Amino acid sequence: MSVVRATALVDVPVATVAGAVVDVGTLGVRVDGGGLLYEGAEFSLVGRSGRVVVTRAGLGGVGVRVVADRSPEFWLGTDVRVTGAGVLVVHEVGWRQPRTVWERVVDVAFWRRIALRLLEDRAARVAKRIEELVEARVVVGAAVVRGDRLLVQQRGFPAEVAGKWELPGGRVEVGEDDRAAVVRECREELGVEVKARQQVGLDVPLKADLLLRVYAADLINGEPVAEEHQGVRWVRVDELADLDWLPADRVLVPALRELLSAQAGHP
Ligand SMILES: Nc1nc2c([nH]c(=O)n2[C@H]2C[C@H](O)[C@@H](COP(=O)(O)OP(=O)(O)OP(=O)(O)O)O2)c(=O)[nH]1
Repeated sequence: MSVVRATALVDVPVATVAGAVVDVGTLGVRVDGGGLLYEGAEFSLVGRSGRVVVTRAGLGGVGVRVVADRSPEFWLGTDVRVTGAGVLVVHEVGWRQPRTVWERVVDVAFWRRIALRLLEDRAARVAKRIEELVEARVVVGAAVVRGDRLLVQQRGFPAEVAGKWELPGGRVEVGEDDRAAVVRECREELGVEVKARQQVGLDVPLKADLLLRVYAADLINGEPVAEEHQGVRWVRVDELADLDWLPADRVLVPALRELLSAQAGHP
């Protein structure tokens, strides 16, 4: 395996850095149906036959495998690690080592240069996306768990997302604290009182200047009723992956799975 690497140290919350890293716009390879990178996603390449498989995507970074005709198998990865000096971002591009002498010549002349270009492009795009996301407005979501189930709600509008599932929540108002927004939105949308706890997973980019940030929340009082949505449901951990989520929420499935598993057995 040949590998090229670029690193950066940033003084930004790890959830925001990881959010920039899962944005497919920063991948550096052109893919069909661009969207966010989420674990298990598959994209096809633009203009050539091949595909991109997302092997991991979360707070620790992402990993993808690129399999295309007439090219060695590539993988791209970005590791995100919290250190005493800030958040360390390590971009890597690797590819299968050439076997024959001729392949080795092509490797140095061609694939190494492609890999370096991909790496530079990705590092620059991620750095720019981090800057944008630091300034972005926040939509909060509430991950309310009861027993072994997570509360989800179904959108009734607008038409293009009607029927999709999401977490209760909404935009944080100017001057409002994220957790206070979680409490207010649960009151308005579900008629219940909750207490917001720690963030779950990464900040998920929604638009250039908007991101989704989810907090675990304890139900303190009331029984959830869909005041503004089509319906609410309590889902088990094994139902999470198959739910017809809004695209952004799909990125959070592994983190929600972890939250549900950690809470299992706790009342
Ligand atoms: N509440 C919520 N919004 C989500 C989730 N996932 C996701 O992509 N979004 C998007 C949908 C919307 O574009 C935006 C939040 O819209 P919203 O309609 O809930 O927010 P809001 O109550 O504050 O209403 P508004 O400011 O848009 O009028 O975030 C999620 O899990 N929960």
